[in-house]
Amino acid sequence: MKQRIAFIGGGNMGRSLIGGLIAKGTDPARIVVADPYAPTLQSLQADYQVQTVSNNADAVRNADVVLLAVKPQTLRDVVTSLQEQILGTRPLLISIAAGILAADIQRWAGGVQVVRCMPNRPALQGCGVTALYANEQVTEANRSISEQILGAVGATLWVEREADMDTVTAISGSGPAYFFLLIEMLEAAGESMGLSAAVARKLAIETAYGSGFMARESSDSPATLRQQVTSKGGTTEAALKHLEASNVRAIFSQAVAAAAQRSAQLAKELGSA
Ligand SMILES: NC(=O)C1=CN([C@@H]2O[C@H](COP(=O)(O)OP(=O)(O)OC[C@H]3O[C@@H](n4cnc5c(N)ncnc54)[C@H](OP(=O)(O)O)[C@@H]3O)[C@@H](O)[C@H]2O)C=CC1
Ligand SMILES: O=C(O)[C@@H]1CCC=N1
Repeated sequence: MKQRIAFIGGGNMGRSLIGGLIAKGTDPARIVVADPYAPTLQSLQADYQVQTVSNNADAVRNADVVLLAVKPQTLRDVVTSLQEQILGTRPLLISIAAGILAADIQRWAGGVQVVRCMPNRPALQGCGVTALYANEQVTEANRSISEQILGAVGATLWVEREADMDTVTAISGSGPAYFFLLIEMLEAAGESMGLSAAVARKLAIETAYGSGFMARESSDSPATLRQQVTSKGGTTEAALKHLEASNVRAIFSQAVAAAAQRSAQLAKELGSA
């Protein structure tokens, strides 16, 4: 990748993308990070040898791509304050902020091209997934650059309707937290039944890893894979009967809908939607 990328915000997700890009061979000299918190910058510099600056405009100055990795609540102020700089060099803007519409970011920036996307934290290990959205003003070249950057840290796909980004955010953006919760709950259950915390955690994590890996590699559907674990009259059936009777599918579906609604609400609260 030959583009120079400026990250605005070096928090959880900025770090995940930077770490993933460096691990996949991006030259650290091509990455500059701006963040107001000096210890964040120091640790990014120590871990990944990227350039760091405390001033956003300094990061944008020589960048081909500006990757906006601040909270949705901060995005408007950040982009507006960079407008002059952005209009000077017209970099491609890539936003990972939940909820905020591409058109709002484009307007705050003074009209440059904006690709909106939703990556997730496993990007740090190179096994993220990112959905991208671009309106018709974004050139093929800029679509391709965005896909290359996010594609370096996991799978990518494009969505045609921006409204789908709310659902994407609820499924894969927030999704790692659901799986971590499941790991936590399995660990707690094992511990409450007498396993040591270390053993319970190892069993839960390796099971999550193996199941995800198997679901990814197998040509069978997740439902078929589940059925293959579930012996008639056996242990898994006992557990699944309990979960189904507790309405776990409806609960999960409502939880994901709540995340999608929050994404749409962020657009209304913080933008023009
Ligand atoms: N966390 C996740 O799994 C995912 C997050 N996202 C999106 O990524 C974005 C960032 O989220 P996340 O990394 O979790 O949040 P964090 O709070 O961890 O990171 C945001 C970073 O931006 C810094 N910051 C605050 N104000 C400014 C500013 N004016 N200029 C530059 N940097 C600033 C923050 O510093 P300080 O802490 O000192 O305020 C912080 O280091 C959000 O928009 C979120 O919706 C998308 C996909 C997944
Ligand atoms: O919770 C959030 O709002 C962000 C977006 C997706 C994951 N984390």
